[in-house]
Amino acid sequence: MWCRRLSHLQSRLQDLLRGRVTCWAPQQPNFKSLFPLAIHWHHTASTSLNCVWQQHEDHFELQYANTVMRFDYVWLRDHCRSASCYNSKTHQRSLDTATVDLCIQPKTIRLDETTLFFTWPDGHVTRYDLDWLVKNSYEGQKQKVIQPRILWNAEIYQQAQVPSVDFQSFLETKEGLKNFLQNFLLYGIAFVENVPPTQEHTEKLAERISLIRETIYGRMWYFTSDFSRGDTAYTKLALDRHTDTTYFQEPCGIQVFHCLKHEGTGGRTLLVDGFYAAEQVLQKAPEEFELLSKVPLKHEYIENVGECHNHMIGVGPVLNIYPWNKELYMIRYNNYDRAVINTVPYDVVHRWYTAHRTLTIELRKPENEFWVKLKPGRVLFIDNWRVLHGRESFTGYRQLCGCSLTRDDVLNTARLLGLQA
Ligand SMILES: C[N+](C)(C)CCCC[C@H](N)C(=O)O
Ligand SMILES: O=C(O)CCC(=O)C(=O)O
Ligand SMILES: [Fe+2]
Repeated sequence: MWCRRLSHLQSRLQDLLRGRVTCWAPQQPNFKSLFPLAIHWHHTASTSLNCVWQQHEDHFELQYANTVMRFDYVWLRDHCRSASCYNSKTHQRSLDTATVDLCIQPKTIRLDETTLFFTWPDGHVTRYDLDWLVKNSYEGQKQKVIQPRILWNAEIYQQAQVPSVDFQSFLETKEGLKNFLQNFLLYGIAFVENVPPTQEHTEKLAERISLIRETIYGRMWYFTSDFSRGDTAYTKLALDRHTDTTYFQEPCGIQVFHCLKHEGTGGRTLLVDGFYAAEQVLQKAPEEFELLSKVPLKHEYIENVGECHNHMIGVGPVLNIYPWNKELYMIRYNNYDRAVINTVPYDVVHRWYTAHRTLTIELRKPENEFWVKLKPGRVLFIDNWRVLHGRESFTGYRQLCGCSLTRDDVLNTARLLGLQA
């Protein structure tokens, strides 16, 4: 893409390199001291507002609310909230962004009280409230988390005394549902008590907060150690901590477990906050944390048992973080289902194993393990993008039911109740 502004910048750059600097508009703050005369800051009349702005050649710079923000001009034109550009009823853009000149610059910029007015070359006027810009700027978002969480080890979780929600209030009251979701969002696990121990009631519970995600295991699962499927979950063996369905491109968001019956010993459930462990890795070995967030891996499920024939492959790093604020949003950890590593060169492979070991050591620390015996009537919801689960081996007859929930719809319900998610 070639445009006038680029060629203009290029010749300016050549001037600069030749030492012919006349009125080069400062692009970076550290240029200020070099070329003080070229700077023209606009101050607001009222000093109490404390807003300063500057129209640069290729961007708009704003200092407001203790934040230095830079806005691209195409961005400023694209986000215009005028009636012809934006439908405020549907919250959808009407403007065809492809019609905006990529070299667009405002003809004039003016501040009135707390509103900025940009007049574009065709006469169209875009207005922005200063607070809206702070809230929606990259610089503003960078300092924010998408979802507040309380990271825990066994002691932190137990001391928090997170209350379980009663079946009745969960189903019938907004407060019950909201309390439940708030705890679930903060801790990544939550319990509902006094649920009638049937598959139907478990299903009703799940449907209160989300859509059930049908998978290769069905809509509602109902399983015992009968080897009916080609996975160790369907045995009496112990299962080390893991997240489920790592072999899906999008692992299931929430796993619901309800133990309907157990006549025997053992079979306790293990829960570990994967984000707490990852945070320890970040503190102790940031470069290992980064590697775990960058190296893509495959997980795989190959099943040929009876009528069940499946071959699933999911690709992604162990730690998934938002690039702009480095916030962790998903951990994919299942050593049973991890596939052959063939997507990384050998030296990176070795560094990856080292990083994976560091994380595993954290995940396996006894103080990070929260053990609970699932009982009929007590339903457990697990954030499968954050909290790992496992189980102790068991004897006797044990019957579990549950389902997976779509994450988008749990978060949707939470947001509609006014929770930050
Ligand atoms: C819960 N349910 C029994 C239906 C599924 C079990 C899936 C187990 C599998 N190894 C995984 O981690 O995804
Ligand atoms: O049997 C259990 O408690 C859980 C087994 C398991 O990990 C699963 O079904 O995903
Ligand atoms: Fe599992």
